[in-house]
Amino acid sequence: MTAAPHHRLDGPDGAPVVVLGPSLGTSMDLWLPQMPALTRAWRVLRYDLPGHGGTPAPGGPFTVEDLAGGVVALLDGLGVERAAYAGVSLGGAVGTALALRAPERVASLVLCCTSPRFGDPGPWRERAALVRREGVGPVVDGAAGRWFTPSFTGADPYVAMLRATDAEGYAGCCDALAAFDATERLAEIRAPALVVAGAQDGPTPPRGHADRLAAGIPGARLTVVEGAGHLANAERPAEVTEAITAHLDRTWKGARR
Ligand SMILES: O=C(O)CC1=CCC(=O)O1
Repeated sequence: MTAAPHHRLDGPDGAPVVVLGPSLGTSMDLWLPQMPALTRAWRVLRYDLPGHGGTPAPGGPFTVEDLAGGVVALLDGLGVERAAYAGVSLGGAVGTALALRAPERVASLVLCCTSPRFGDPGPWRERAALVRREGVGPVVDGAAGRWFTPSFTGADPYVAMLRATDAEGYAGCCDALAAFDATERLAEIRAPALVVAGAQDGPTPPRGHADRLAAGIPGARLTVVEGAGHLANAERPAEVTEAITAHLDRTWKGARR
């Protein structure tokens, strides 16, 4: 699947482009907390995963590498030669795959609450089967607990994104996560990389996930955000926005407006 996904461009015409990838069960609006800061200096290109937000449900199985191909198709269609890429969780895995597949297109990389391998494939396959059988209802229950720390009170808009997600799109993304394993290829990544982890992230805890990315990608920096669960950019927007903009300032045309 290399068709370009549903997308949206914001920010100044002609500014360096930053692509933002969302997580399983969320739309491009996952990134709303970062938009005011990012659109001051960058042209921000957000996209939706298959069956999420405005991207149609998939016509068949697909891999994380296929999703990276969709981002390449998007860049080609918009005439964007090179861009920075930031992604959360599955969106981060797409960034990893993109940096491996098309290194010349990736000027800078931010990998948030993600992993080179999302654990054993079995539970992802089971989750895909459950959602194909019963719809997204069973995974909506408990989503706030998977995504945020117990004290976070702003989960509702994010859970609403999951409730609106197409079951086959969600299941296909689970299958893609099951098959994804970039562990042995991290040393090939050439883009300057920042790895951002939520200290209380349950699905991808810093230990065993972010630390592996940071250790495996040459020159990568690691920032662990306290008081943040899996969707750290939503739960701790100020800290994550600052980490991302500082990295982009260093690596992708500098000047913050
Ligand atoms: O299980 C979840 O909802 C958390 C998650 C794992 C990969 C991803 O994109 O989100």
